[in-house]
Amino acid sequence: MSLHAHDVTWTAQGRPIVDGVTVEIAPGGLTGLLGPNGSGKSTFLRLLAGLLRPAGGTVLLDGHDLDRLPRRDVARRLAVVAQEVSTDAELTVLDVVLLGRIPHRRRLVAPAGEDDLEHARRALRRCGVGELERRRWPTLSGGERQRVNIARALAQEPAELLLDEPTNHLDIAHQLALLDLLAATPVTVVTALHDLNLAAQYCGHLLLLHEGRLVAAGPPGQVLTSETVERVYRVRAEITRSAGGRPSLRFLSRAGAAGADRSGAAARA
Ligand SMILES: Nc1ncnc2c1ncn2[C@@H]1O[C@H](COP(=O)(O)OP(=O)(O)OP(=O)(O)O)[C@@H](O)[C@H]1O
Repeated sequence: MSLHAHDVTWTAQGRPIVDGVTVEIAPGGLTGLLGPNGSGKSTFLRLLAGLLRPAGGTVLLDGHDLDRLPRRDVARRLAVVAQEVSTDAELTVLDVVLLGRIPHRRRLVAPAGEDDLEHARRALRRCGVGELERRRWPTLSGGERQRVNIARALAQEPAELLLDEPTNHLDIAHQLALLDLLAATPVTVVTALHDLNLAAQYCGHLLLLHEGRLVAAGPPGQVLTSETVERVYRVRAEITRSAGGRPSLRFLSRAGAAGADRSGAAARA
């Protein structure tokens, strides 16, 4: 059953930021969370993670109200990779990844055991940053930090993994490596993504948010139509399909932009 949001709403200063969203997340699958800037993706992920309390509706984890589950139980189950993470500057990379092991320790202050170290090192290797374990966090590049953060979440051994634009800062080879890893893991993954082509290529299921509302949900071919893309992103796109039926988008112009017709015609010629 995994995660289920039922009619979830969250407001800020009286404005609905997430507005009556109902979704059931496919267990073991890779679900892409799409939507323009400010459409509510991060807020919805935080609601799914139990980091924000819904103003209305409920988030269920295996049928239990997330709000009522002890935080430690949730932390053993569910890992989050936020967009920007501030971490103590003095920590080494290995220390950062070991933070992911805390929910599994018998006592919060217990030192890391052999088992924790093994999990942490395996997670670093899976993210292709095994050689960085002794480096201090502030010396890492943006892409290295991102991969170490993902290793921290994997070391947590979650059943559900929620990621907010994890491909930020990554070059194309590392973006593909990360999405290969996420697609191959048996963990239930929900990830916010901006790249519609990568989402179409890798995700089994897509959720499309617009102004806080869920406007489409389903397999990529169903969600990413030229009509939906134009309505939600105000961008014209030509969509072709691969042999497997996955959509591939070529962006023609911003809808209504000056010169839009001309560039659209040029692109079609
Ligand atoms: N605490 C808050 N107080 C006021 N407004 C907020 C708050 N949190 C989020 N918002 C607003 O809610 C909207 C949705 O924000 P959110 O970060 O969820 O969007 P997003 O889809 O993740 O955007 P992006 O793609 O730019 O990361 C934005 O307009 C944002 O400014």
